Amino acid sequence: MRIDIITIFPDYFAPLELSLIGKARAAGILDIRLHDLRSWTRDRHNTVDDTPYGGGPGMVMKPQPWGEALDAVAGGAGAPPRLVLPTPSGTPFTQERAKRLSDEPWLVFACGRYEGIDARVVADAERRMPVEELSIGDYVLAGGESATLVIVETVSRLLPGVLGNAESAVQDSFAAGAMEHLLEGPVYTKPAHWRDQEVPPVLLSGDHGAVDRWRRHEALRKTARNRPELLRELAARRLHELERSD
Ligand SMILES: Nc1nc2cc(Br)ccc2s1
Repeated sequence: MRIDIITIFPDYFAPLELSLIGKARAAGILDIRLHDLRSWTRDRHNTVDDTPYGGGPGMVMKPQPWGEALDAVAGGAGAPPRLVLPTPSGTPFTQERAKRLSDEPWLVFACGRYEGIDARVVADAERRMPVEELSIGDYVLAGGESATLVIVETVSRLLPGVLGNAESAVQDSFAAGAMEHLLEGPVYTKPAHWRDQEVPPVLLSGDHGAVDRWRRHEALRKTARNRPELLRELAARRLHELERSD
């Protein structure tokens, strides 16, 4: 997979040189390229923003640098990339959406700042490539860079060869089919006794059936406590399946 990131803070993405993603880049599984938006500015101050039409607080990112940056990065011959624009007003980014994005050969991320990017940039981009505006949560960051890091990490770890066997993505809470979207329960490792706390004996029993039942129970408890709406969704799915099988 090729990933291009357009930003006014390329250094923000130094973490993508580390750990699993750094190794995947070195192995050629991931081709991540960073682009400084200011490379496409035309004034001596490298201006990327201006005051909003219609008034109001803050600044808006100018269309000209973005238009030329997307022309240069995404405008080549051949199949266009999918443009991903992190924004608080986007559609929710979920594990299912991450799985779909991991099937794409080429993603371009546009990292907005200030009050956002002039809307004509997306409208212009949609004429030549698919565009996805994604939200990673109902809170407002200072820019799209953190959100891009989250999305790139979530998508990259799903690519074949990025995770070792030990960290298989299959058992993630939100991976389709694994424990039906329940939250992960508690995990333990050596030593069995630590600061007057014991590892739950069932985990040392060697009884895999009992361990599976215990883990499911703990996952249900955690989900009921932290995300009760997921249990309601699970119950509704089960009811739908039962009604279909009648
Ligand atoms: N949750 C999010 N907040 C922001 C803020 C800006 Br500015 C750009 C993108 C995003 S995504």
